[in-house]
Amino acid sequence: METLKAAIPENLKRAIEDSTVDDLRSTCSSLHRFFLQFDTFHQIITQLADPKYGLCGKSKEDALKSKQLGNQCFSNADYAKALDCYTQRRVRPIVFCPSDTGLNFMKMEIGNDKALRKAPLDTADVKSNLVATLYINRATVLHAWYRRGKANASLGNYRNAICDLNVAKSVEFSIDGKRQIESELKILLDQCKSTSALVQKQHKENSCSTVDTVLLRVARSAPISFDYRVSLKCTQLIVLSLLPPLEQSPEPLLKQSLEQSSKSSPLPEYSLLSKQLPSELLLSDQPFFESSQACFSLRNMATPLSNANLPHLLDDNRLNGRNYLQWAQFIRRMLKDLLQATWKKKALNRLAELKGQPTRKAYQATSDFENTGKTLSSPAIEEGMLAFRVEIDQLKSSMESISEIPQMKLQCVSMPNKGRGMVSSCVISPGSLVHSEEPYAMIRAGGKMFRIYPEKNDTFKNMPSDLGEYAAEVIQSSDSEQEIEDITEHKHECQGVHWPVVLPSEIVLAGRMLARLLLNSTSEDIINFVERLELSHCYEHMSSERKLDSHIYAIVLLYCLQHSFGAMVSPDGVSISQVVLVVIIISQIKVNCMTVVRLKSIDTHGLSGHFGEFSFESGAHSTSNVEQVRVGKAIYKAASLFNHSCQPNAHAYFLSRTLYIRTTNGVASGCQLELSYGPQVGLWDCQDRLNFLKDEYAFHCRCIGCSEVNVSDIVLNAFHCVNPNCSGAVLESRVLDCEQQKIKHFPITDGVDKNDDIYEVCLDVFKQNGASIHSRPGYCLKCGSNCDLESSHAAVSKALICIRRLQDTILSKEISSITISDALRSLQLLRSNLHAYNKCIAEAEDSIAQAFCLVGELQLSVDHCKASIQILEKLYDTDDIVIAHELVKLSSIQLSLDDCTAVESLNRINDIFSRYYGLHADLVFPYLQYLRREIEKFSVKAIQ
Ligand SMILES: C[S@@+](CC[C@H](N)C(=O)[O-])C[C@H]1O[C@@H](n2cnc3c(N)ncnc32)[C@H](O)[C@@H]1O
Repeated sequence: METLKAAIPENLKRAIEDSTVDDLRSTCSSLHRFFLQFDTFHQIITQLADPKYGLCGKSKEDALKSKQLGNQCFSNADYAKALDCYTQRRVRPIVFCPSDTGLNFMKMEIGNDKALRKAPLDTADVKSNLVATLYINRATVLHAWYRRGKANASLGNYRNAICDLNVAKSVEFSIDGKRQIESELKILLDQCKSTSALVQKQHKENSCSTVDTVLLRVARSAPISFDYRVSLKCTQLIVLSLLPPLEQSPEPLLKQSLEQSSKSSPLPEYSLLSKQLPSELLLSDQPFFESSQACFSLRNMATPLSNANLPHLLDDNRLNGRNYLQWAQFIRRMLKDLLQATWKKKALNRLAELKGQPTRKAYQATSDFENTGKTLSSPAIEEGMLAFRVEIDQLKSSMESISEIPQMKLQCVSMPNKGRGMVSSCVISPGSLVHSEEPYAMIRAGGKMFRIYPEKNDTFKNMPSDLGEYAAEVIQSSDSEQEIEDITEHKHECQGVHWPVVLPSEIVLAGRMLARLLLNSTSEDIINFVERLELSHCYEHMSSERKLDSHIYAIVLLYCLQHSFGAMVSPDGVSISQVVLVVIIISQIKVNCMTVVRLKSIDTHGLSGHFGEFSFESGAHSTSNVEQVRVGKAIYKAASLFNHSCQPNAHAYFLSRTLYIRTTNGVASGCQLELSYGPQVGLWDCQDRLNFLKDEYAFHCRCIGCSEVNVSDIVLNAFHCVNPNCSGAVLESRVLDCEQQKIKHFPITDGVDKNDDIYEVCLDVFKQNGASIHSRPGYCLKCGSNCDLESSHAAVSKALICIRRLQDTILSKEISSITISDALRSLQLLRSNLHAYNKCIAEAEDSIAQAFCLVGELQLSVDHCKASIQILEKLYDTDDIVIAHELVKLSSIQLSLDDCTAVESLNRINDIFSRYYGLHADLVFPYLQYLRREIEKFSVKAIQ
């Protein structure tokens, strides 16, 4: 595109850069005319629109070179480098920032061009299998570690296995791959902790062992997907289910299968069992074993129990009914066989679909379980079941919560200075779901280079169909099956030539929106389409550069679409009105596009990966617990009506692609409902927020946080008064100017409570009757003393270097007592130069807490963690999600210390999470369940 841009005559460029909406017809027309007679433009369109060409930079020679280099690294055992050479691109996860809904434009970080990225997917190549070979090579590298991990696990060398899987995880960067390894790790860590206890208990005959408890728990969770009730008289095994019926009931098939099985096997065990039902089995709070029929339920079964596996299931001498353990073993074995059958996968997939969950997740649950069953020794199977139960629990909670429908009626009204906005039409309590919506159009982060269809690819042709499908699915590193649904809308992107690699995401999104229009309608033209979208735009406020870009891309996009859709775009060729409207669509996307993010919580099981020094003997404690991963960008039509506030009262989050909006505070009837588009009071000071919103969304924020004085904006970057006992804030000119503007427009009233924090940090301002801040930069806002900001700056910079060094050692796992002592001295320096609520102090406290945690000084870690939270509570609302995340860290360390105040922390965490995520809290943040379990255990211990 740079070539196109560079060729545009200067005067036309300037006209475009200075244009308003009214000028668009003339500017678009001039640029269109220019491009039409410019050969390079036509070449670019052909390359973009024709899969034969490769604007994505595809080159067989380059791909082969990278592949050879990869092979070389592989033979030198430099697996990480080899992987890098084979791979296509890298999208780096974004470290958690408090507002998890950045509406900002996402810049996808693309790694160096490597073999897969360069490999062409033309017909000739499919034959020579370059792409497939590269994927296989890449897989081999990953598998070197992965396999070693599995082998170690099966030998019971859990520690080594955990290390191996962590290495595999660190070299794998597809989100799905990592997730799979993480779930393996999770199972392993659980196993490691409980295997010995399990094995011991398992051997105690005639008693209810842990294995049995596990089994019963599986059984109790079963009604979500399986309702198996076993009883004894019947010689039949019937599978039913609680799920909605399939088109065809499986029962006749089953009956038939059972009858056949009965002929070959009279099922003697069943008759025997019927007489000897152990009474312990009735202890379960649900009628686990019931009356007179052997009845295993699973209606979603696509394949009935086969003749082959039924006798196998029942050919079991243990079915003498004498004791509970034997019964449990029988059921376990049966469950294992049932669960490992093909229909299990299908059933789970179906179950997940029913709940709007990505199928892949269900698949993952199943395959994790299967892998566990296959690779690990027998106690692990029980653990696998436990893991399976956790998955099922999650699916259950997703089923409950997905069915949650927004109850509140919202109205769209016009706001002064903000255009339209959403207001409540009744009183709304905190944590209420007020809106949910599917995207109108979406682009995924990283996009997909291409799809590989097993039936068309030699490499997969010889595999069983399931395996081929699975392999194809894995190598596509698809995040969600829902992408497949969209694929028709993406056809114009020319399969192999993947637009997201070449074009900015908002342009690809605009293309998808238009493709959707063109696919769905024959009569509607782009003009009606834009009107119907009813999205606001920001053309007038866009930078000159963006105006020029939007012109170029609008024309390019329309010609590419014409290539795919022909006359559907316009029978007489691309028109000027269309170009104008596409420019408008691009500027609409700029203000209305949301970044879809997924919160990835780091639970205890992932700790070793994140804080290498984690040791399970010392308990599970973490000092960091969540990462925010950008999944893609999308347009949500109705949600586009929510305005931004830096002190929002609503929170947006995503489950898969579905957007949910929940109130975080109580909202009075008629009040505005506002989200944060990213910036938030407490996260940045006012000036930084205003700049960000101007740059990214082209508007001047007029929210309450940016219009009225608040303590956070004053202290966040403030210095300490020279008077050590004074709590006043000393501001630099940048912050002071901004705060003075606020006071000018919104004078602080006389009635400020003397206990207010604001009174404490800037008393002088109130003395001056609230007219304006008369103070100058470097003067205390409370007592008026002058502070030498230059020397304070120097001291702070020095201290921060030291804190950064500590952070580096935390990352490199080389923490020494010297680095910690240096950091503690620097903390003192920060405290004497910066205002007590300055955010740098909170961050330093947090790093020190993390360091102490990692070296096992847990009490000191708790102290510093608390100090950090105290400051953050001043900067954010005390019920802000940021505080909850900090409390998660604190509580896990408290737990390790057997400190009963962990319960208090957990209660606060629960409260905040339910405000932000309601019924979805456990789903978004599974670590909560772990914390609760730990606290339960801890309470039991305390009672004993
Ligand atoms: C996603 S739209 C929100 C709905 C929009 N008000 C409308 O009328 O369609 C974003 C646009 O709303 C306006 N807006 C949202 N929040 C604002 C705020 N805090 N201050 C000023 N304008 C705001 C800006 O014009 C921004 O570009």
